[in-house]
Amino acid sequence: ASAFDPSSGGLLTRLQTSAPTIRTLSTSNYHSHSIPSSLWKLGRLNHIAIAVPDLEKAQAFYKDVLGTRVSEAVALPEHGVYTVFVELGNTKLELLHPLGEKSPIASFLQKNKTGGMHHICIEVDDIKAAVTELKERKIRILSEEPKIGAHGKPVIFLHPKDCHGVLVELEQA
Ligand SMILES: C[C@@H](C(=O)O)C(=O)SCCNC(=O)CCNC(=O)[C@H](O)C(C)(C)COP(=O)(O)OP(=O)(O)OC[C@H]1O[C@@H](n2cnc3c(N)ncnc32)[C@H](O)[C@@H]1OP(=O)(O)O
Repeated sequence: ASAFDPSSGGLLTRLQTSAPTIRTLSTSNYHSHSIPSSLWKLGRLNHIAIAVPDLEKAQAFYKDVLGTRVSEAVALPEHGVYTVFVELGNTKLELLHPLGEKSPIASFLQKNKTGGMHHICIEVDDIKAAVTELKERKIRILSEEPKIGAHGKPVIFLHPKDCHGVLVELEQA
């Protein structure tokens, strides 16, 4: 019997009958006791962005092969990208393609010729407070001021070298 089969008396049954243990475990797993109190906090995962060399082929892949809902391409000249959003229910994918000579994703696509995961975007409840605290903590913010992002809300990007190798976008919820 599988460990996930309740009739087997396996893992699921044990989890269901031992809630106090779960709470203890999850507290220690997520180090919630050590999160400092802050004036701002993270919210939902808004999207995961994927840089692609061929936007139409990528759109067709998500729409026709994986069967998801895919938006039209939108040009965002102030960000140097075209974007397409793929609806997933609990979050979105953002397909990115370079726009203009100085696109910030051009060198990424040169290094990753078939495309690749470019950034994650997490919502925050107070982007100004986030900027202030992250600057104090010496996390590099990649613009002087928040810019208006793909959803018409202020966004900032944090340097991937200060975020364990991942480019992180924060969006005002
Ligand atoms: C519409 C909006 C929205 O969603 O609301 C958007 O998506 S706009 C999406 C596009 N906009 C942005 O990405 C804005 C923020 N991005 C930037 O400012 C830039 O792309 C940087 C992240 C600073 C990278 O700049 P650039 O490509 O000129 O530098 P570079 O190629 O020399 O890279 C410096 C180092 O960072 C690494 N690196 C570069 N891009 C990376 C990425 N996306 N994820 C993880 N690491 C990355 C490189 O491999 C390199 O490491 P090594 O030295 O070890 O080789």
